[in-house]
Amino acid sequence: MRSSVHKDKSSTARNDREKTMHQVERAIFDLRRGLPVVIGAGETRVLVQAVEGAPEAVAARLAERAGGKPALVLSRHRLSVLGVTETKAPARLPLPAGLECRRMMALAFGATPEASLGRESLADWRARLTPASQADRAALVLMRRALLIPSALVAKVEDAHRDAIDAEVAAGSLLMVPAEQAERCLDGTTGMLKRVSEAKIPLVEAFDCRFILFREPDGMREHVAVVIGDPRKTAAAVPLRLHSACLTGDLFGSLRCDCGDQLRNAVAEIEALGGGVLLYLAQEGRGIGLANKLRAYTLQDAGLDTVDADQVLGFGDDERRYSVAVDMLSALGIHRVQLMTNNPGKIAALAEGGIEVVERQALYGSLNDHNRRYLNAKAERAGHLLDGVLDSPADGGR
Ligand SMILES: Nc1nc2c(ncn2[C@@H]2O[C@H](COP(=O)(O)OP(=O)(O)OP(=O)(O)O)[C@@H](O)[C@H]2O)c(=O)[nH]1
Ligand SMILES: [Zn+2]
Repeated sequence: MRSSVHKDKSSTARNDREKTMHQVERAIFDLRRGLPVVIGAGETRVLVQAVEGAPEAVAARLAERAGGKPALVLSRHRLSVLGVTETKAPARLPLPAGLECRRMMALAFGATPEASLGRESLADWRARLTPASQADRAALVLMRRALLIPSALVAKVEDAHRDAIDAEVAAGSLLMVPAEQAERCLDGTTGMLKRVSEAKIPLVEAFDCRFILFREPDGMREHVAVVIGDPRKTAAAVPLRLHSACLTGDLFGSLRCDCGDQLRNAVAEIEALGGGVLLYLAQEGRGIGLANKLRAYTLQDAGLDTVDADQVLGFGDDERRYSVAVDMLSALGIHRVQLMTNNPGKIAALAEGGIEVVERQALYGSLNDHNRRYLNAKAERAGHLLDGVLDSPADGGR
C-alpha cells in the first residue's frame, strides 16, 4: 500500500516536471518567433519578449498589455560594456516612453551604445538601474537557451491586468512558465539524455567509425558521439576529443578559426592511437549560436577581439557547459580519458563531472593570417595552451 502511494507521488512529480519542461521548451520557441511569454515568480507575473528583431513600438504594446512600465533586462556582461562594472548581477533598465526600437536594440547589443542614450549621459541611465528580479533573471536564461541576444524586454503584470493575462494563459494563447524552471533550463539533466540512433559511417581519416546520436530531454539540441574503432580494447585511458560545433570552420573550412583542421586532425589522431571517441557537441560559437557568432565576427572586423565581441552582445567569455559530454561518456561506459585539447576549461569540466583525465594531448590546427588574432586572443584572454601553434610559421592564409 505504502509503496503504491509512493509510486503515485513520484509519478505525479515526474508528470509535473515533464509538463513544466514542455512549457519551458514551448516558451523558448515562442520567444524565438518574436512572441511574448509570461514568467511567474510567486504571485508576480512578468510579460517577456525578445529584443532582437522586435518590431517598432513593441515596448509600448507590451506595457499596454501588462500594465507595468517597460524595461530592458541586461546581463552583467552587457552592463560592464555599458560601463557598469560595480555589479556582478543582471539589472533592469526602465525604458523611456517612445524610445525607438532601433535605440532599444543598440542599448541591448549595439557596438556603440552611446548613440542610443540620446541627450542623457550614461550616468543618468545608470542611476535608474534596479536589480533584476527572479523573473527577469529567468527571462535572460530563456534567451540564452533560445540562442537569442541575452537581453529581455519585460513589463510587470499589474493587478488590474492580471485577470486578462491569466485568461489568455488559460486559453492557451499565451504561455506561462515558472521562473525556477526557466532558470534551470541551461543545467544538464543528468541521466535523461536519450540515445536515439546510430550507424556505421566510414570516414576518410578513419574507416571503422560509428556515429551515435544523443538528444537532450527537451528535444532542443542533439549531439553526436563518433566512436572510432573499439575504445573498449584500449587498455589505457580512452583517446577523446570534445569538439564544439563550428559550421563555418568544420564544414566550409573557414580561415577565421582553427576548427576544421582540429576536427580532421583529431579523427586521424584517434585512429592512429588505435581508437577512441570524438564527441561532436551542439555548442556552435562557444555556446552562443551561429546567429550570434556571425554578429561577433562583424564586431571583430570592427576591431574587437573574440572575447570582447561576445561581451558586447551580452555573453561571457565562454557559454559552454559540458554536463552533456559527461552524460554521453557515461552512456558509453567511458570514465578515464586522454583528452585532445588546448583548453584547460574542458579538462576542469570533465574532472568536475567525475571523468578522470589521465593525460592532455595538444591538438592544433594551422595558423594563417586570418586566424592569428583569434588564436592569440584565445591564448591571452582565455588561457588556451597554444604556444605550439602560435610559434609555428603561418601558412599565409592560403
Ligand atoms: N563566439 C565565438 N565563437 C567562436 C569564434 N571562433 C570560433 N568559435 C567557436 O568556438 C568553438 C571552438 O570549439 P573547440 O575547438 O571545440 O574548442 P576550443 O575551446 O577552441 O578548445 P580546443 O579543445 O583546444 O580546440 C566552436 O564552437 C566555434 O564555433 C568566435 O570568434 N566567437
Ligand atoms: Zn571555428
